[in-house]
Amino acid sequence: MDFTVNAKSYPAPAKLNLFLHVVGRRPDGYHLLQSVFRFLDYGDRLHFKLRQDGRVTRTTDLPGVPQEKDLVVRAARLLQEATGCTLGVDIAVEKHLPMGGGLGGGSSDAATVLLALNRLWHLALPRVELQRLGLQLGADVPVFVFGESAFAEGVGELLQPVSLPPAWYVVIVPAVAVATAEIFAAPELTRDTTSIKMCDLSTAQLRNDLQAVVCARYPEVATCLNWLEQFGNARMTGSGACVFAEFATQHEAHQALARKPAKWQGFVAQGLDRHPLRDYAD
Ligand SMILES: C[C@@](CO)(OP(=O)(O)O)[C@H](O)COP(=O)(O)OP(=O)(O)OC[C@H]1O[C@@H](n2ccc(N)nc2=O)[C@H](O)[C@@H]1O
Ligand SMILES: Nc1ncnc2c1ncn2[C@@H]1O[C@H](COP(=O)(O)OP(=O)(O)O)[C@@H](O)[C@H]1O
Repeated sequence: MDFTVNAKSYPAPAKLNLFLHVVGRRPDGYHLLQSVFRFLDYGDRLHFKLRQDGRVTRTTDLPGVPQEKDLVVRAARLLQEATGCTLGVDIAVEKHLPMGGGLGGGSSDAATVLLALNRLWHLALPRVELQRLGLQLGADVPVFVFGESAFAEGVGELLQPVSLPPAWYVVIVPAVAVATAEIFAAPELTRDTTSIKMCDLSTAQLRNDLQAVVCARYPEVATCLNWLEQFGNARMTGSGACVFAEFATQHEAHQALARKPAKWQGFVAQGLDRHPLRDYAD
């Protein structure tokens, strides 16, 4: 996949939640989480054409997502409101990431808009300000703006960088889309996992607390996980539906993917340490 950055076209990488614990709930109903986020060298690609008339448009179709609701359009408008910027933009989204896959595609698209337009519109907003704006668009947006592998707390806005060993991942994309809100609203979801400290990451028992709920409601996800488990520890990312397993080498990952049943979609990707647009804000 082309992951270069150039003047008009910018990558929006996928994320994995290497684990995801639900440790509580805020008074407004949002869940308090602990997670480690890692970016992948696989994702969407966004193309920008600046406009002088202040209009923000999406020039590509995204089935089920009207332009006004698209996170790329909302991110650009939010940036205009926050800065008074009078420039506009046409945004074309080359979509590769599945929607409702737990790979954070919509959030990553939004973060790429914030980071790219911060430069293209010459706004020079500091990173923390872009993270704050991002949180208004979705709980997953701040980590993409943060731009490094991170231990996340709160609803995903309290971020500390983590150092992770090199790794390749096989990601299987079950043929179902899981709505994040449905899984967080499930009565059977456990919401009381004991909080861990960042220094305990290497010894703690890690899992995805949303996984059991999703597997019970979407058996296809459980089937994919069972198949991946033959290669070691397999886990779901975010609220699903995608599942992944980690490999020490690219070769091993490709060998595993080659054995995938033909009816399933899947890909191999390398874990990144930094977001490709990490340097677009200070
Ligand atoms: C679960 C995670 C893990 O990274 O990823 P995804 O599976 O979406 O990729 C995220 O926390 C998802 O973040 P994001 O996808 O931005 O969620 P949002 O749009 O903010 O929230 C969708 C809905 O899920 C519920 N929600 C979301 C996040 C959270 N910490 N607690 C919640 O209860 C809320 O009902 C909210 O209205
Ligand atoms: N640019 C976008 N790309 C994907 N989804 C978007 C976008 N804008 C808004 N959405 C909405 O966000 C929802 C979550 O999509 P996405 O972030 O890709 O998955 P997930 O949160 O499971 O990782 C979609 O179902 C869609 O309704």
